[in-house]
Amino acid sequence: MTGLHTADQVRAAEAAVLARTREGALMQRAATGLATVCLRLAGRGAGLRVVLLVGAGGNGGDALWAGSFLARRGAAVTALLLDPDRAHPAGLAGLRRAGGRVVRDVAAAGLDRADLVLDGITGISGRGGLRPAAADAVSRAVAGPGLLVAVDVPSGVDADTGAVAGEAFPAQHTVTFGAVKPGLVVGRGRGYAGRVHLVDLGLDLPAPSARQLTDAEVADLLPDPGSGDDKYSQGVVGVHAGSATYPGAAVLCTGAALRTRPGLVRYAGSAVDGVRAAWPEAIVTDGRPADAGRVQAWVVGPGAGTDDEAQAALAEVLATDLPVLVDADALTLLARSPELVRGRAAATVLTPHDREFTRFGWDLGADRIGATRAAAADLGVTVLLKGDATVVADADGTTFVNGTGTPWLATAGTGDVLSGVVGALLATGLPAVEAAAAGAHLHGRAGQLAAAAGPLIASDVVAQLPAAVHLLRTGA
Ligand SMILES: NC(=O)C1=CN([C@@H]2O[C@H](COP(=O)(O)OP(=O)(O)OC[C@H]3O[C@@H](n4cnc5c(N)ncnc54)[C@H](O)[C@@H]3O)[C@@H](O)[C@H]2O)[C@@H](O)CC1
Ligand SMILES: [K+]
Repeated sequence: MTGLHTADQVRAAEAAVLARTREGALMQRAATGLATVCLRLAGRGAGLRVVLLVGAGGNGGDALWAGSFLARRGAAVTALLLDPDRAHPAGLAGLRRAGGRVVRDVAAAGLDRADLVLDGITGISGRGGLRPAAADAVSRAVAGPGLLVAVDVPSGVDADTGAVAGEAFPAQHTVTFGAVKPGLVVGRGRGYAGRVHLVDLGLDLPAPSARQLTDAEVADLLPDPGSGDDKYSQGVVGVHAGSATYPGAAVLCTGAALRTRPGLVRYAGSAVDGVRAAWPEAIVTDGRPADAGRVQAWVVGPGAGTDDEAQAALAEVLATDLPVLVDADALTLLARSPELVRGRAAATVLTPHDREFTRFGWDLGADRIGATRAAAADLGVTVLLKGDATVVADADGTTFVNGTGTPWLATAGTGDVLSGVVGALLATGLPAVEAAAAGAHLHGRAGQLAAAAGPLIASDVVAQLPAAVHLLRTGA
């Protein structure tokens, strides 16, 4: 598990270490880790042309100390001071002692011929977008040939939310200290962080504010059937989706549930012919959900329409004591009558995209974790907010940020697949927040496998689910 810790959590944990270590020791530990990653990425120190973008705070201090370390390994290091009067004094003196050059004029920094650019403009205390001088230096760094490495957090990115208010440093790598911050993996910040490298500072951290699952953890949530299992004991999922005219959503959702947990899937709805033709393994009825037979969880909504019959089917499954996943058209219906889920004893999982989310009247600003948590608490449900980095939050605040996936998943029908995957996991009896987070992780891995073969369509993601489960188990 990767724990995601907020700036305040990291600051508090650092304060405890600062109080018991000699001055500067913690920063030097961070900077040594940073320089070590830089040497590994660059493949050499000798002759390496390094430019440091140095802001007014501790983040600039890290960059300056890392610069000294690289200079002692033979690199030609130039520090561009963006706020010369407030540059970290000890870091600056250290760089000068190591033979580094210090400039104030961006034109003299050599960004047009740098091998490596370290962004030490702002770290966890940065607020808002980059100021004009910093933005100018960053655009020259981007135009130049150097590898772009952010120190702790890409400057201009909010460490807690991933919000990007203006210009920001588009890093290829981010070397972060003590803990991974949420803003590196969620929202727009994820796109600015590049590959994230964690330098352990030995901090005594509190429980993380949010978490990212690993392949192995998701594999543990998907146990193989045992010799005592039969088709009913692995979790039977019910699907109410699609229509006679539009069977696609029903076919994708049912197929995804079968490919995730091939015990038994029961389909109830008007797309019976399409489902039967695509998945002879499913047990189908063209009646109401109550006619489907016993299930352990329901998926309701994809392609199911918003007419009176769809409304009645939604009310029917929500009146059961079973876990229910509400998606797509059923979200549109639920947004009009949210009282249907308030106070449900069994788990309810909502899987909105941004537009469906705002239909409930919930604000969706740049803080996607905060918005998802607030929504979950409002209705007492589990909310999975789809996106580049899908966020899953429970009513009690437990939060996961998904780390898998590919932009190729932004194509028609992949949401129907996700519903089927999560529904299948709900039917196995997993707690809703884990089923949703694990389902998003597995769906993302299947998408990555499908994308490896070229542009993907949703059916390819269904087809790759067994291989994705295998990959989670074996790492291969
Ligand atoms: N205190 C320590 O011993 C340690 C500090 N560390 C580093 O220190 C960083 C935190 O340092 P600080 O709290 O001093 O603050 P930062 O270095 O994050 O930056 C805040 C400074 O930048 C300015 N600033 C804020 N927003 C700006 C913007 N949009 N454009 C331009 N300038 C802006 C502010 O005036 C403030 O002085 C961490 O991210 C980490 O890199 C690490 O070395 C770990 C140890
Ligand atoms: K930075």
